[in-house]
Amino acid sequence: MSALLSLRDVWVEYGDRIVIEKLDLDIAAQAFVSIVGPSGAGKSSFLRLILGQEAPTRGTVLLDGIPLVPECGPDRGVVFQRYSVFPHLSVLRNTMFGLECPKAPLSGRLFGSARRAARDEAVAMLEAVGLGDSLDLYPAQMSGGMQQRLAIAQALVQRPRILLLDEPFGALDPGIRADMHALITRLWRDYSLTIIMVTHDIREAFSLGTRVLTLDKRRHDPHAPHRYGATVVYDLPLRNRTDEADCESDSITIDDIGNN
Ligand SMILES: Nc1ncnc2c1ncn2[C@@H]1O[C@H](COP(=O)(O)OP(=O)(O)OP(=O)(O)O)[C@@H](O)[C@H]1O
Repeated sequence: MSALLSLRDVWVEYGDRIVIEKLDLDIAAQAFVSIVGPSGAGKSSFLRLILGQEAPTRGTVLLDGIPLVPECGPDRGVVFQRYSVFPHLSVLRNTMFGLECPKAPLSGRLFGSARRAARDEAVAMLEAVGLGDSLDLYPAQMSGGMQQRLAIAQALVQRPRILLLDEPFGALDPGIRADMHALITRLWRDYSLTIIMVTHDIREAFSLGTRVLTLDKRRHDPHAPHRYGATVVYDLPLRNRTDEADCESDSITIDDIGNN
């Protein structure tokens, strides 16, 4: 299967601080890639590269074989751990905003049939994430789990091909997290998404991902901690969820890892 995303010899540097070095990676369409690694390894920087918020200082990021433009596009959506919804807008308006803004960049509002179509799309997406009964609520009236459902609806209503998740469930209680895991798995399948998720929770990484990548430094210089950057040090394809995703002949399961 050809890669949806390819990174070729990608480096991210801030002055003389090397954060990511020599990253070569292919990600297949409809993969669910979990990214783990120590704090400060460059996981969020990696997501910003894919999102187009940041350009690599060296190397190339390709989407469908074409160099990625250094700006956010509708083909990529993102959900952060917190603060990605607008507090002054209702659930429905938060979700419609993602549709209205690109079409009416000055006013942020559509009118007539275009507005009705945007409303219908937003309502359908809110029903898909389980917020069909909460259209008129404001974020302050909602639990953390509901706010993350809204953030997911906001990202998905623009029908991105790639959904980037940066610790999306990190602030949620365990029971709510389990509900969100079921939700994101269903949405991944229903919308044929390619998901790239950063998480500190190893169990979450393995239970959701079709592939787990560990970002870390291969080399350390104790006298110059920023001299070397992180790269992919482990790349584990998982067999347990690959029916719908990127099958790899040499894939392994969590059980395989436990036995090694
Ligand atoms: N704009 C910037 N200027 C300088 N350094 C930066 C900038 N953005 C990130 N960094 C540095 O890059 C390194 C990687 O940061 P990043 O947030 O990507 O790591 P992370 O793996 O996501 O960390 P965490 O798990 O703690 O969220 C950190 O040392 C950070 O201080």
